[in-house]
Amino acid sequence: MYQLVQSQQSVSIHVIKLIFSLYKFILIFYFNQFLHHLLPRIHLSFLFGLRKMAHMGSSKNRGEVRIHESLDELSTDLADYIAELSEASVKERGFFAIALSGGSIISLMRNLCGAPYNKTVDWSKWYIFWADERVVAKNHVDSNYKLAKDHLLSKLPIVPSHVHSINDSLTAEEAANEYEFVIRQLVRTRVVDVSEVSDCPKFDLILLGMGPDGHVASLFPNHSALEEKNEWVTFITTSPKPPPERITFTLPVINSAANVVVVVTGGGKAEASRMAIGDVGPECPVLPARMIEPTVGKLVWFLDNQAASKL
Ligand SMILES: O=C1O[C@H](COP(=O)(O)O)[C@@H](O)[C@H](O)[C@H]1O
Repeated sequence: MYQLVQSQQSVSIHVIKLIFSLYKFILIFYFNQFLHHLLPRIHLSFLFGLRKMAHMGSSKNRGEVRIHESLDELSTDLADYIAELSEASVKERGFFAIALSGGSIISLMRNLCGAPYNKTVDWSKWYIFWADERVVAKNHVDSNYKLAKDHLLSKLPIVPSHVHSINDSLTAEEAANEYEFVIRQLVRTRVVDVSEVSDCPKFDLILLGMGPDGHVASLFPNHSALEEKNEWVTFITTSPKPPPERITFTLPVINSAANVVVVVTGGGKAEASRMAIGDVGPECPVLPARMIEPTVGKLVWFLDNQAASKL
């Protein structure tokens, strides 16, 4: 009898042990599943959250960051965005004063030349300026005017007298002074709006590219032109990127715009994009692109995947 009770007890202990180890096994199994599937997802959503924060702009008003899968996607979004700004500005002020840059940005604006924008945009209200220009003849291969004319302006019904390019027969200094004078006349007639917080012009949109060294317009790292506070347009004769002679909008003018768009593409600009937009430490050199902080206007970065790869 005792033996029987003993053996019954040991059987039930064995059953309990078995159930317990089964339970342990199930727990381990699910924990394993958690590690393999759920945890990475939580991790990813955490990263995604961070990335989204970059999309929405974070701490130091680095603006909105739009990251695109391809150049085609970027061009489509860029054309849409410019068309929206043009519509809003024409509705509000009756004009759209837009400053272009040179370089890759022009070919990325190509979609504006086709449907639906060729029909829907009120081109007669567009006034064209340049955020920077190389001091070369208008038909020179380095001319930002020529680039825009060949690939954009010649394909759009823009009124010729609304296109304000620099006088290419002057020295860099004279060209900068004359260009500023032209802008002053147009501010007086409010074709170009005026900033409510500075005495600067308030362009409806300034479009900028960024070089791999973080330069924007013709504002290069460690160049004295970055310090210019009084002039609207300044000149340089020692550009590290050829050609050496250029005119450029100053930082106060860029930061007074109603809208600033910076378009950056390619892996060669990934590090500069990180330093211009990302959260960087005080040891990081301050790039001209990081000095773009519109006082009241809106800043939007248009990046492709490669340029955004280090954000
Ligand atoms: O020299 C210049 O370079 C920048 C950047 O050009 P990208 O071809 O690298 O996009 C351009 O934005 C600026 O207008 C131009 O003069």
